[in-house]
Amino acid sequence: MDHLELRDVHQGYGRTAILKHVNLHLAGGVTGLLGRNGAGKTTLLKTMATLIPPTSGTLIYNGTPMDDPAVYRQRLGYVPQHVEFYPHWSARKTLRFFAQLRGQRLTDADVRGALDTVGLPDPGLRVGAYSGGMKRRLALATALLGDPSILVVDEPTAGVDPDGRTLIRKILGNISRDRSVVLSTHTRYSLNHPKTPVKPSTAVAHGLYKVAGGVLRRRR
Ligand SMILES: Nc1ncnc2c1ncn2[C@@H]1O[C@H](COP(=O)(O)OP(=O)(O)OP(=O)(O)O)[C@@H](O)[C@H]1O
Repeated sequence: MDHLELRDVHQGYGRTAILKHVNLHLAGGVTGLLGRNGAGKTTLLKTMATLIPPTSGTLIYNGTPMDDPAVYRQRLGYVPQHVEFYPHWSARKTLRFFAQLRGQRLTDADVRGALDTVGLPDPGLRVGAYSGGMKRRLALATALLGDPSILVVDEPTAGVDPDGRTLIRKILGNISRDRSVVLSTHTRYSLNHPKTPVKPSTAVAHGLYKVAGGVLRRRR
């Protein structure tokens, strides 16, 4: 199992500090970031996805500080907050397109397998005919191409109805058995342990909460 550690990471935009003293260790299972709008969830996830280098602090991958993120990126899957697909393309064509970007070729069986994982049975269906929840699941399927060991998912259940949230939660639980999944959400009901009490913990960012292994920890 690959490990990602954030050690005393600070992050910001220009002179505005957003995250301070972030310490986080991903080593399997689901980790949730729970926080109000603007708390810094997306900023933290983008940092973990190496889209924005930290202002200071270190990302450590499998015990080694990450000077060059190329190797880590090969093992990373990322679902951004907003994902768009070509509406006239089928799910099959969409997945093949994303696979090609990774240098992969997908057989029909690969496509079916990728869609089965996220509960989308029909490879021929036009993505324009998908609901919002189905699109979130297709985005997950694209991020899972290449079998990443670390999956970063920004608001997987935003705009998804309660049944859809339960389904996505279940899918994320299943795929976290042999990888680390880190996700952001506004509501603890999107997490696997909705009734777990929030416990005060070490400061990471104002108003941001973390749930790891079922224990919610409040961030100052
Ligand atoms: N590119 C940017 N340039 C400047 N400030 C930014 C940028 N992106 C985000 N911010 C600011 O950083 C702060 C954290 O934003 P971020 O998107 O990480 O929060 P969030 O917790 O994901 O919010 P939401 O729940 O609304 O998605 C906000 O104050 C936001 O205005």
